[in-house]
Amino acid sequence: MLRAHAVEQVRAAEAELLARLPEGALMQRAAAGLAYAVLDFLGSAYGRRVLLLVGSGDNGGDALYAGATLARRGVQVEAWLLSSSAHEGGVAALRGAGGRIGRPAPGAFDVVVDGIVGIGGRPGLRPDAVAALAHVAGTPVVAVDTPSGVDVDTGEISGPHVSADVTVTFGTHKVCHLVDPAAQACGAIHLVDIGLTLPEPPVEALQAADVAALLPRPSLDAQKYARGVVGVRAGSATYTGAALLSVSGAACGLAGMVRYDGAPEAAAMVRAAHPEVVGPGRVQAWVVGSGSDDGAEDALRRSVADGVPLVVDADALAHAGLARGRPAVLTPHAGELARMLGVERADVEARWLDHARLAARQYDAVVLLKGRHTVIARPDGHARVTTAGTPWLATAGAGDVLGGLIGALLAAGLTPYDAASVGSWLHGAAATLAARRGPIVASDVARSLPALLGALATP
Ligand SMILES: NC(=O)C1=CN([C@@H]2O[C@H](COP(=O)(O)OP(=O)(O)OC[C@H]3O[C@@H](n4cnc5c(N)ncnc54)[C@H](O)[C@@H]3O)[C@@H](O)[C@H]2O)[C@@H](O)CC1
Ligand SMILES: [K+]
Repeated sequence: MLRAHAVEQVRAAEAELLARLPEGALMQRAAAGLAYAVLDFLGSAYGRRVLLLVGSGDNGGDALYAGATLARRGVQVEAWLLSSSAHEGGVAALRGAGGRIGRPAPGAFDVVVDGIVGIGGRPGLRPDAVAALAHVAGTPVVAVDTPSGVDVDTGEISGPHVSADVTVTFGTHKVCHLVDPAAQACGAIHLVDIGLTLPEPPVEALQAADVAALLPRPSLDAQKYARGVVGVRAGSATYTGAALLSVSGAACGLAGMVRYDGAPEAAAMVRAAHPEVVGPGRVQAWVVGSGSDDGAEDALRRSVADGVPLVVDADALAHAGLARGRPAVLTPHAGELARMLGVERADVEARWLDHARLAARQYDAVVLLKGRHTVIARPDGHARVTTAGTPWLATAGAGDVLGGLIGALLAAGLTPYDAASVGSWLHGAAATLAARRGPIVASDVARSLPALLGALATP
């Protein structure tokens, strides 16, 4: 599990460790990891040129000590101090190793190291930092701990900020490394262990091993009903494709049976494409809403009345209040969530985590907010972020497949939170696998699931 902690938690863990270590030891660990990550990025040391952008705090200190290590390896290191004060030990170390301090000499740099601010920074950048970044625009950036300017605990971006190619972070991930839009400004993330002992994190991201551990597998004496029956109430006479795509996600093999309950036109197409799918009856989970059109409210009412866990998607989200307090996963994209909360879409896209949490609390259900880094929030505020995926997944009908897949996981007995986060991970990973062959459409994602599941879990 990849864990992302809040600044306050990191500070407490650092204080506990600092009290047990010789002075400066923690910063040396951080700086050593940073230096080697920069060397790795550069590929070689001699003759390379690195510019450190240094703020007033320990983030700048990390950059300066790493710069000293790089200078000893033959890198030409220059430090541009952006504040009237800078970490004194770091400045002395860089000078001692032959680094240069001052405004950069003319000529191109191979890498800029962003040591402007880290977890102690307020969001946004001061004009001198903005000017310094403009001066080196186009040069690859390695950010120290966090890209300066982003909101570390929320992932929000409200002003100028650094956009990094690599972010080297210490001890644990921070929320901004996972949650967009800040996560997009991080580039690749490199975690350096500095020995912190940390409590439960507020945000986490499932990894392949976590997904494999949570996947439902048939027992040796399995029978189809015991494995779970998932029902799909999606599609309509007008939107038959939504029925097919939702069913294709549900029919991933993770539940023992799939039922379809919908318009005769759609049902005929579902039967033709998926002969194993049967008609309405008892289920352990319902998937409701995609392409349901004006039948969405009735479909959701009937599903709620069955008392089983629900996936509430697309057209049914306008009636999501009916599922309040039920075991349910609501699966809006940003526009749908904005309508559910009565806010602007831009607000949701600026603060993904806050809005997913707010909706989860308001609807007393798990909310899966679809995006580049999908956020899954529980009513108690705990959240997971899906980092598996590919931009090719931005394609019509992909959400229908996701809804069906989460329904199958619910029917197989996963909690709504696990079903949503495992389903979202599988969806992203299946799309990534399918996209190896080229651009994809939604049905390619469903078709890729068996190969992915086979690699993750052999029954
Ligand atoms: N505390 C520790 O034990 C460790 C800290 N480490 C490093 O220390 C960093 C945290 O250091 P600090 O607590 O000194 O804080 P930072 O260095 O992140 O920034 C705080 C300083 O920046 C100024 N500042 C705040 N917002 C600003 C803005 N928007 N623009 C310009 N200046 C701004 C503040 O006045 C303050 O002086 C971490 O991110 C990490 O890089 C690592 O060395 C590991 C160990
Ligand atoms: K930084």
